Amino acid sequence: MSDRFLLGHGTENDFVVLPDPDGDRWPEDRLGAALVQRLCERRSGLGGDGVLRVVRSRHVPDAPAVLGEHLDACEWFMDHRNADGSHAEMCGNGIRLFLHVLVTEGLLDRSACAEGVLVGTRGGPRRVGAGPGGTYWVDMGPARPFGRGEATVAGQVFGGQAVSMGNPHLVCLTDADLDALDLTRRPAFDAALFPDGVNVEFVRVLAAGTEGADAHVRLRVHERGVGETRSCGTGACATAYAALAAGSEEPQRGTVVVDVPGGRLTVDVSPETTVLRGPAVVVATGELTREWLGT
Ligand SMILES: N[C@@H](CCC[C@H](N)C(=O)O)C(=O)O
Repeated sequence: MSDRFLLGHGTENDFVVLPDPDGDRWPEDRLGAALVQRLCERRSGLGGDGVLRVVRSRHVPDAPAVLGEHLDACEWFMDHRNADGSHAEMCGNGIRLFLHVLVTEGLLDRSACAEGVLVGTRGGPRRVGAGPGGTYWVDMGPARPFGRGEATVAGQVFGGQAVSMGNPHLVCLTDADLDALDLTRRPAFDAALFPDGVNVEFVRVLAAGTEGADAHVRLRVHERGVGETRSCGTGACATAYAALAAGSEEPQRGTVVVDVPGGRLTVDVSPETTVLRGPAVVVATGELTREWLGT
């Protein structure tokens, strides 16, 4: 049996995708942190910000605990790993690519995508569907603020809003020149507020948004378990919430256009939920060699 892979991305947040519908190709004891790191290595591996294992929920040992009563409704599970091998609760770019792969691999009928399908994640179930022109949407649930924090980059301190999208974010709105930030190293942050680490967003608000026009922001992100990436879907959602919250005492509601280095995402925010929209692309498919795997 072959060890097939796909390479794909959502706004240049790129992933190695491993089809494993029946959970027998890449069980946890085979796809350990060391192999994930090797796969994501850009020179000696395939290269990626993370790995997505495409597996049925019933083959994932964690699934009953994280999906609870929704287990039976989620046929598929996005088993996400960061490039360092750690698990993340949620990945907004990855889950759009995940649905795209289910369709292109013939594991899901395209007609099921119009109204969306529930996909299991370690952050719980998420509804994902297909939109126009190669785009996908995902209902991420409500943004949950949990305090204020600080990030420090090369001695420069940025105040930010802590927001959970299932995974933790610190959104720092700033007038500083985003291009001048050195994100080659992890920003320092308050470990008491973020005991499991944090994804840090640096955001410039380009337009605050009015009754008739969407808000517009620009974002750079340093991701937990990866480093700087070209895009972060959950980060875009946390950013959209924080950008709207900064301008108002009212419950947050509105659409925010989020420009990331790898493209453009759109986020609809309401008190009830957050909907992320953006592209997903499969770049290549292939097969891992025995020589590289060492098996
Ligand atoms: N790039 C992802 C987020 C991936 C997980 C993140 N690094 C974490 O550890 O929480 C996205 O598009 O949301």
